[in-house]
Amino acid sequence: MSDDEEIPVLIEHDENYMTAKPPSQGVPLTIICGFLGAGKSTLLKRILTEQHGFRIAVIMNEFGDTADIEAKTINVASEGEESEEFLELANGCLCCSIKDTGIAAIEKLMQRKGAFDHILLETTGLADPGPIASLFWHNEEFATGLGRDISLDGVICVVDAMFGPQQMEEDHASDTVGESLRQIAGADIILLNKIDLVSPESVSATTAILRGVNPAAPIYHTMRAEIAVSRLLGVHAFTAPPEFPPAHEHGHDHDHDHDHDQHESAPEPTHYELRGISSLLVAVPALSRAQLDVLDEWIRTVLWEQRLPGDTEDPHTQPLTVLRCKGLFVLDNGVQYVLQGVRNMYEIAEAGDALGVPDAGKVVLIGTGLDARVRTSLECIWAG
Ligand SMILES: Nc1nc2c(ncn2[C@@H]2O[C@H](COP(=O)(O)OP(=O)(O)OP(=O)(O)O)[C@@H](O)[C@H]2O)c(=O)[nH]1
Repeated sequence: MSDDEEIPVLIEHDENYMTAKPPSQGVPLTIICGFLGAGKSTLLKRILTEQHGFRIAVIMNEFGDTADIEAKTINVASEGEESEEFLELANGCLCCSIKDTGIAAIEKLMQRKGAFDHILLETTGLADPGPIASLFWHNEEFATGLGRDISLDGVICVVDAMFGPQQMEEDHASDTVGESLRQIAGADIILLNKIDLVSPESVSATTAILRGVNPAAPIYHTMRAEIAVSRLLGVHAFTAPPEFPPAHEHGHDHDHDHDHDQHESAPEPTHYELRGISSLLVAVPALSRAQLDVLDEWIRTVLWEQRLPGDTEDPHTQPLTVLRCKGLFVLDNGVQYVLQGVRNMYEIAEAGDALGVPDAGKVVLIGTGLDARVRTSLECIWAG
């Protein structure tokens, strides 16, 4: 698959831009986070038992009741006195139990490279996926040893359709940004699960809140985490251009149970005001190379210094913090760049020419303090 085994080198292009990297190297890793009791284990069980043809290594905090699902076909291969244990399942999945963040377990797993095509990492219910995502995200400056063997494919967040709204409400009410909102903010794919327990109106209302927090992630409505594995894995969320999907999607391939789609409006550039966390989606016109340079510097200042360029001190709004950003920029010569950012790490990489040319670029920032001043400051880059 990979052209060669060398550690990928990001080639500097002009001052700040990197040329397109080789397609993802290493084993792709997907992080699963989610609200307590939302259905993470249910999703994993499904993946561990279905015949999907993928050899997936699943790393979970504990096997718990998941281990008995295919007991007849499991070989326990205990790996030393550490917390790791491996189970090999009939459908090709490899299951690994961990008790901590599992870096050691993942390193051990990597020694079995070739035994699997994809790694799924389940986080505990209260974990913020951001730091874990940063750890695995390919980035020249931050790549750890593991970062060279593993490429981050995406972050899935499972939200409880029944209790999720309440959890988010409680998060809004607290002074700091709570974990449930951080999980939504950091997600590339959201499963709104347990929709059988609530009314269609409630599903729509919760979808709207999720969309407000994270306009860039597809939201699938699921029952018992029923969704095609291909929708979750191999999404290349950290290298592919973001799509800014419409507001309502289904987990089922055949959505014959036609919910009433509430496509209120396609995501116009909008600012969603939530107390805890907000997102800012801005349309970006075709840019000159010089404007892209300025935009790069703008993003760097916001992500690294938590302030707008030109601001010496933060005015009395909420602190400016960006947890996740994505964007697609089109230059006036047609060349496209993809922006990806997790917390203070970001990269603007030239997109391969496989893309169709979109009408215009877009950028979405997810975090706190993203008020109208932020939009204005951003739009000044191409206004003048
Ligand atoms: N009615 C209904 N129940 C569900 C659905 N999905 C999962 N459940 C049930 O909800 C409970 C919690 O699901 P889990 O998959 O264990 O949730 P989890 O996110 O792994 O939970 P924690 O690891 O404790 O955070 C279980 O009893 C599941 O059987 C669903 O779509 N509808």
